[in-house]
Amino acid sequence: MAESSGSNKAAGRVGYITRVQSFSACHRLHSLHLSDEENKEVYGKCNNPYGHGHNYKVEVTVRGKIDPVTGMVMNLTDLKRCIEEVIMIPLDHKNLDKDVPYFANVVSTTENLAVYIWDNMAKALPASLLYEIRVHETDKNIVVYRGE
Ligand SMILES: Nc1nc2c(c(=O)[nH]1)N=C([C@H](O)[C@H](O)COP(=O)(O)OP(=O)(O)OP(=O)(O)O)CN2
Ligand SMILES: [Zn+2]
Repeated sequence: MAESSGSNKAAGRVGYITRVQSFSACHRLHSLHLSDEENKEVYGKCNNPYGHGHNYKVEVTVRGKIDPVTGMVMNLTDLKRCIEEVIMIPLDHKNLDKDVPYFANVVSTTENLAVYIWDNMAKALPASLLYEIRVHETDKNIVVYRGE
């Protein structure tokens, strides 16, 4: 009896849970739609031909009903597994432009990286759970993408 009244308190409530993951990668900002001169002008030092590196930090947030029985929106252990598949295996210690086929013709800006992570996380997670991808390229540069 005590258990079921405790369960009812969570019924219908919506929660947001976030897991943070860091990874290291290098890249170069260079658009195939711009000339070399234009690339230099637009991207400046980030167009350096030999690239540069970042210690990225990604926050993955899911939103959903708190299951009255488990007390969870989703099991963080499952979220951790999805993050390993979607972020760590393809991106950690990689050259984004050369190792990740998606970025062969998409500029590896943080905006586009957030979209890449969103699209792949959305496929890996149960339907409609993904709420937000927040990518910290540096301590000062942060991009948020919510699938719009
Ligand atoms: N809209 C975007 N602008 C820029 C992006 C981006 O992804 N989206 N990326 C870069 C570069 O990749 C660059 O690495 C940013 O580094 P930097 O300017 O050095 O980073 P900080 O501002 O944090 O460094 P400071 O200490 O302030 O110099 C550029 N633009
Ligand atoms: Zn950069």
